[in-house]
Amino acid sequence: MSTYFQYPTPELQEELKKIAQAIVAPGKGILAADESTGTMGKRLQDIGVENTEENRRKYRQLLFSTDPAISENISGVILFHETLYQKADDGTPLVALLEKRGIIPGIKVDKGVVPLFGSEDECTTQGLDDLAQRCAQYKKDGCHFAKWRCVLKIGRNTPSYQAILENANVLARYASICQSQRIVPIVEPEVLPDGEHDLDRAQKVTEQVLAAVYKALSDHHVYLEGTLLKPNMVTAGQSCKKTYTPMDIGRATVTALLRTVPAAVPGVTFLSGGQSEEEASVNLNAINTVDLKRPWALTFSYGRALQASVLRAWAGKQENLLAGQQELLKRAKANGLAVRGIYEAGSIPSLASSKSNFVKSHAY
Ligand SMILES: O=P(O)(O)OC[C@H]1O[C@](O)(COP(=O)(O)O)[C@@H](O)[C@@H]1O
Repeated sequence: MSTYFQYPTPELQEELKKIAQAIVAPGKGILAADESTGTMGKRLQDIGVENTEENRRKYRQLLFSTDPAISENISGVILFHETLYQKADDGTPLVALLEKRGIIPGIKVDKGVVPLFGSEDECTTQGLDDLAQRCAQYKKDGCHFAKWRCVLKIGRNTPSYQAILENANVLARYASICQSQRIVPIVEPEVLPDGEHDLDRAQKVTEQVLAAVYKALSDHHVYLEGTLLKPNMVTAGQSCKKTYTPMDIGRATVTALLRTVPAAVPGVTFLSGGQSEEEASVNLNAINTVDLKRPWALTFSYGRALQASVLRAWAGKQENLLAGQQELLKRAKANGLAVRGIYEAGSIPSLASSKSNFVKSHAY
């Protein structure tokens, strides 16, 4: 096996490292507002709002025009392609609203999940063709990090070796292409929560998936200090009969990471994966208080767990704009405290804080 390769230039290393570190600065995390058009449709349908480009623009405008205090807890926002080129009512590009608040814009660059032929309903994620050109353009247009989501499923025979290897490799190719274009890749191998499996099984599968991902990143010469990981927390399957405490989840999650994620990685930004807003905050707090080593920042990159209350409060009505923004501020604050390990369960109630956000087979 050849070990000949070149590290990125010192300038590129410095640039990537700085971006990654700024995203995981103490008490801060990411708002994942990169729902693709179909996913956004499901969110809007829940509140009786039609899935039009104008309604998606209005909603993202609400999010990004929240009081600048939001930047105390939100360091970055992941955008969907369409949003990057939309403007606020007064003509300001939506991305400029983020920049004005000192929030780093990021972009979803995968083109969605597709089936793996011959597998037991497993999948991979596509979008590598033209990725370098798209990244170059996104960098010019103000994005400094990217996200690519792969999905793995726990079943009797899954995840298969085929799915683990394929998804690890495509994430590594994506990551190396991003870095070549001065963009920090967020590597997202999501093990879905669907199933009856217990916490131990979820932990072992997460460990195997992450081990494969970091082997592939190494094989592709990805500069780890200029990357972030966006994994699932280790939780038992959605239909598991046993119950576990947040501390059980915290311990299983940090143990899985300790066994697989190099300390060179600056931060881990968890996805919320269908947990309620409150569960996502309480579990993140447990992750940051459990008596284990934590060589990386452990923070959030939540979609549903930051937006469920916002959507409900807004309900598509202009007069509810402020109410929606207040909900976002509350959840951002709660998660900011959880990152520091000082969130008290139930101390920041929000409109939909206990509502489950689980969506069956969230592969889309
Ligand atoms: O299927 P899509 O449209 O790519 O959306 C997947 C969503 O999953 C995420 O990766 C994680 O979101 P959750 O926190 O809601 O699990 C988001 O960034 C993204 O919006």
